[in-house]
Amino acid sequence: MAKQILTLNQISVKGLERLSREDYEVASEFAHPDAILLRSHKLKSDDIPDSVLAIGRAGAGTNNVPVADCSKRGIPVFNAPGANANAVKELVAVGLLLGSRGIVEGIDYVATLAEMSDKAEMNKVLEAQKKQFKGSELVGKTLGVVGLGAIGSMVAEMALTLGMDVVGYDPALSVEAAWRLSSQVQRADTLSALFAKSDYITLHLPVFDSTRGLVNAELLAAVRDGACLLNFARQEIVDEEALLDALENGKLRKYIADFPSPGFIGRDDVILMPHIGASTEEAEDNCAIMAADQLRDFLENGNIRNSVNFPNLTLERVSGCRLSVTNENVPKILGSVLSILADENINVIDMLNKSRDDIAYNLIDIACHASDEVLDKMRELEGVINVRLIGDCD
Ligand SMILES: NC(=O)c1ccc[n+]([C@@H]2O[C@H](COP(=O)([O-])OP(=O)(O)OC[C@H]3O[C@@H](n4cnc5c(N)ncnc54)[C@H](O)[C@@H]3O)[C@@H](O)[C@H]2O)c1
Ligand SMILES: O=C(O)[C@H](O)COP(=O)(O)O
Repeated sequence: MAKQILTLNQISVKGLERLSREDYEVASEFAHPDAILLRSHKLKSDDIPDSVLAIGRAGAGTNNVPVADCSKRGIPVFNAPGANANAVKELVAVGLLLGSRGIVEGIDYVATLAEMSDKAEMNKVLEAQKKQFKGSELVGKTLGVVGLGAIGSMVAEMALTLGMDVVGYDPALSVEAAWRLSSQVQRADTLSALFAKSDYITLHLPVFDSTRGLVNAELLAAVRDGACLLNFARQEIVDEEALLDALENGKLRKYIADFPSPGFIGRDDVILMPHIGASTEEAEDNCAIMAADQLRDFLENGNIRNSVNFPNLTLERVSGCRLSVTNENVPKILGSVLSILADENINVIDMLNKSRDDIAYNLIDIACHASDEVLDKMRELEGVINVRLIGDCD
């Protein structure tokens, strides 16, 4: 029977094409879908039917998905790390230029001359007024990058090529990300040191409980006078009241962000975009392809790549018969699962077990079919969250 994928946002056709029509039905309404594919749709736990085996986020941030509840329910949540990083990097380059030159103000001013019909007169007025829109160059200025993952590392590289000095802060930098980083990026030991050193500060970290409101009054007090803050990460990372104060008292010269919110629209010192960081054809395709491929590999093989709550685990198929078992990360459960198989004379050909936080996940390739009764015995074990028979064993 075809598997059903519920889409809660418009997903690029290139991604959906990875889910073959013979094996998958894709639609925006299903009562009992096998998986959910979404972008920024705010998903509530109660809206995830019990039939859902996995959730694919065609993008980077998963703060719109109730990840902790999904973990409890044994549902892996996948994202598409790096797939939209270049799109965001390019928009940050625009943001830096908008922050350094009178581009928006100049364009707005020119629009006020729409009624003028005399070209010579227009030139005269423009030449007289252009001094209002003078900016400064980025070369030689310091950019502080907060979060040096997929996007932050690309932004750092881009800023170096523009002739900026780059200072970075990332207390959880992965080894892989560190390898990607140019040795010219200076390391800030604290966030306030980065804020104090930078003419421009750009945020590229996820929103977690620990990062919500991270840019607060204390940090903004440390900012270099006249600095410009760019936020292409998430609105929740910045304390809005403290930000308004910093703009009002002139500590911050400009706030450029991808997340409009009431109270900021219409201010001369704020430039807002409608969350378009990842809105390029290329990024939408890349994200959808990555998310769809990962969902498919999970549904068809139980493999896990780029999950934000499950361990990454891929096992080459050596038999048609595969079991996936998700359990609480406590001792003895795997032993009990294997005992059930042994009692039934079911030989294990290959297996892999990994854990992450409170979750343990196992793929077990077996030599012959395991009946519903055998699977139910496993499901009844204390600490087992779910058991799935994957593939045709007969
Ligand atoms: N505007 C958009 O359309 C758009 C597009 C893509 C991503 N984003 C946002 O950008 C975020 C980053 O995306 P990414 O692809 O670079 O993710 P990533 O996971 O590759 O990188 C995030 C980095 O932030 C670091 N980090 C975590 N906590 C930190 C802290 N307290 N201080 C400093 N660094 C910290 C991590 O160690 C990691 O290196 C996403 O989570 C998402 O919210 C926005
Ligand atoms: O986290 C992300 O990937 C971005 O915020 C993009 O969101 P979107 O897919 O809704 O454009």
